[in-house]
Amino acid sequence: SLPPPPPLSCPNSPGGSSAPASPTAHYALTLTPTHIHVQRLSSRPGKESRLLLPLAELLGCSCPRAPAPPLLVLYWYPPGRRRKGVSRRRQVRAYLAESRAEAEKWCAGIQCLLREQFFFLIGPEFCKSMMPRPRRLLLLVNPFSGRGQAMQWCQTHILPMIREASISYNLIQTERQNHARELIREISLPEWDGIIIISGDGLLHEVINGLMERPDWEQAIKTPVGILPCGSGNALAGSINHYAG
Ligand SMILES: Nc1ncnc2c1ncn2[C@@H]1O[C@H](COP(=O)(O)OP(=O)(O)OP(=O)(O)O)[C@@H](O)[C@H]1O
Repeated sequence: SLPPPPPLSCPNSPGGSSAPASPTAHYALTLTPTHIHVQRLSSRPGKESRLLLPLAELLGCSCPRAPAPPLLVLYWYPPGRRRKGVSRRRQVRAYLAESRAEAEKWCAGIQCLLREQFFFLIGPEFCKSMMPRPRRLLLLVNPFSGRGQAMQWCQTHILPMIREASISYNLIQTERQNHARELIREISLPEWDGIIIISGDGLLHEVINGLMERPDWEQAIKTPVGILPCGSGNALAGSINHYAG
């Protein structure tokens, strides 16, 4: 874990639906490769409480810029139960650090963990140059897919999550049939960590064809491709989801 940090306090929980924490409580955070341990400190023995946050449920974290107080804000999506399958609901919790530098250090440590860069946990000093570059996604949106709501869902659901995950992105709206196919044939793929299709099966089909038509298709087809279903049928996305459990 990190060298013992000064305790953080948890003044409030902006947004989301997490239970508000006591404004005066102090917390100690410990990072491990799989979890964040949050321990509420108390001068009275037996009154300490622990929260174990699996990294698999953590979307990201941020430090709001000045003049906001030096907060470490965590965004996570614990699974909840519903009649069929699992649903996740956004939770937000903010911890007040002693200084902005302290909050930024925590934020950097958690972001390294989320990208499986464990070296951060070994050294005592944090250096910004050690931070891995943010992940980059190419988002392809067909504004006419399904009932024509793909862009609206993007703005209300998808982009806020991508920003909270500190992922940088380029969003392209397809303008015609075969636009995505031609684009994918030409782009420099090493610039992207993945391609996300926000549309129906048709656009995914175009992207796969575009990848296979490249001279470097053997490498190109290994590019991670995801689909956020916004089409009318979404049969392929439904099948993937079904088989992924
Ligand atoms: N701006 C656009 N105008 C017209 N057609 C487009 C545009 N952008 C993409 N397309 C084409 O629309 C076709 C259908 O889109 P897509 O499959 O994504 O949606 P859908 O038909 O609503 O969904 P599903 O295939 O799941 O039923 C694609 O093959 C794509 O070539």
